[in-house]
Amino acid sequence: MQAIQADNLVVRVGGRKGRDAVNGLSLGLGRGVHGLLGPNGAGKTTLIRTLATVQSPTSGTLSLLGTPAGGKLRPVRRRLGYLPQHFGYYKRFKVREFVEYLAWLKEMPPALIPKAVREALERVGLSDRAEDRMKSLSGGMVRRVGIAQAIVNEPELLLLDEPTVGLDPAQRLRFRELVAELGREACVLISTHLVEDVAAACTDVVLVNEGSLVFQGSPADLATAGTASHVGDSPIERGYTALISAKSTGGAW
Ligand SMILES: Nc1ncnc2c1ncn2[C@@H]1O[C@H](COP(=O)(O)OP(=O)(O)OP(=O)(O)O)[C@@H](O)[C@H]1O
Repeated sequence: MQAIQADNLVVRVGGRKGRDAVNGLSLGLGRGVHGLLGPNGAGKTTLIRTLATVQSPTSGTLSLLGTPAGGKLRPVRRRLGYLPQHFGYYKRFKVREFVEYLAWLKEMPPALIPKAVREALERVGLSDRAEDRMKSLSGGMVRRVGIAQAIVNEPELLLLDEPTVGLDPAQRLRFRELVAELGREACVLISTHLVEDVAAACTDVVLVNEGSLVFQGSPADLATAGTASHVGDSPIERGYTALISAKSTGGAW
């Protein structure tokens, strides 16, 4: 069973006058660390929100951990971890309280929560800040708390939207190790603009543009798509540029 199976998925956003941010996308993903790449507006956030069951598909079929997106989603949500691009919190929450609260929302058995929260904070290197208030943290630390809440229930499907924004170089390296560990057991999908993160941390690349799948394969395969004439600082960036420019209808930006 694939953790994610989408067939001809369409997701319309912005109401009647909106647009199909995901537009006929077919994708199957299993265990491993999958990097989701694509230019601004490609539909990455909309796709991740849909996979996180926050946004409903408009048409097509989607199955998450074996459950159709139109079916009972509560049991699926218990097995999901999701770090949104932007997440809200009460500034007066302590770090521990915030992660506990999210664990409770995910309907974890109460007796398991304290230990799970301690372990999640340990994994993101924030054990020593557990009793500090959220408002006292730096932007990168808030992001790490966001990662902690996403992994607190040991999800089988972990969806991370721009998780490395604001992380310093040492923390980015630690993050890569962490997702490699998580990807041995779970399906991890990471949206990012940092091609180097994908090259270093992902077993598989999913490239979307204009709401549909452009490429799926290994970072090495993506690298072979580029040539010296394509823009980029590394083979994988040149591969990315080659595949995006082949489809792009946008301007120079
Ligand atoms: N609520 C909304 N109302 C109208 N249009 C929207 C809405 N949300 C997204 N869109 C549009 O849908 C398209 C896809 O947006 P989305 O945020 O999914 O892209 P993205 O790949 O995550 O972009 P970025 O890399 O800039 O974060 C964009 O054209 C965006 O303007």
